Amino acid sequence: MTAIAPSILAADFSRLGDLVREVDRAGADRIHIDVMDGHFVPNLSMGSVVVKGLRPVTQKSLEVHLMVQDPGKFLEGFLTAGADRVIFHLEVEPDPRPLISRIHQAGKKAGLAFNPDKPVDEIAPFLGLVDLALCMTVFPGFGGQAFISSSIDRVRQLRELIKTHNPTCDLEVDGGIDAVTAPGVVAAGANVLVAGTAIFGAKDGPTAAVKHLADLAAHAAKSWA
Ligand SMILES: O=C(CO)[C@H](O)[C@H](O)COP(=O)(O)O
Repeated sequence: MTAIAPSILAADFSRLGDLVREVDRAGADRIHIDVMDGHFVPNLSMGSVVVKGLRPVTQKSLEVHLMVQDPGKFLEGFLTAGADRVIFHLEVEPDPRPLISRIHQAGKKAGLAFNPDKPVDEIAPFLGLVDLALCMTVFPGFGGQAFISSSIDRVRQLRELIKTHNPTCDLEVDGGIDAVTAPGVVAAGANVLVAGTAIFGAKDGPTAAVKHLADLAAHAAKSWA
């Protein structure tokens, strides 16, 4: 089954709790929380207070995507606030093993992300250690960007690596995922879809958008399962 992970970066923050309850009820598997530091990416977003505020709002897992230069510095704060899964970038931690251990020692799940210009096979040595590999399908920093079409081949390549090194590892994609791009990435092997604009900016509202993405993904998954 493909998991849908609404990215709250695109949500109306004046109604954040209600919107998270809505996507939870609509069937979202997890809530994706984008943390930006203005260094690793040219933008600022939110910190652990948002995780703390959302923790009582949903039982679904809270997934923190650290787009920051020094993830180790902020890790404890997010874990204490209630994060269930913490994802950080291979670009800033070329040896990610110590951070992965710290996350696992806290009883939480660890994810490793990489940008569209990083050779996919560089993640291979660490796939056996993580619960999730995040293939960025835009350069991180801003929501609402166009999906980079060459990502399809990268997802396919990552799926092959995951089959070899750790078949239970999630393959997540993030950036420009919508009703048009979702079927292609799922057919290529993605099983977790992060979507911000396509869900919180949807004309028909987040509930319809979550259900539509889930239906499209379920259909596309049949082509590779
Ligand atoms: O990581 C991100 C930006 O760096 C966002 O999660 C991602 O871009 C999702 O937003 P959208 O679905 O609007 O593209």
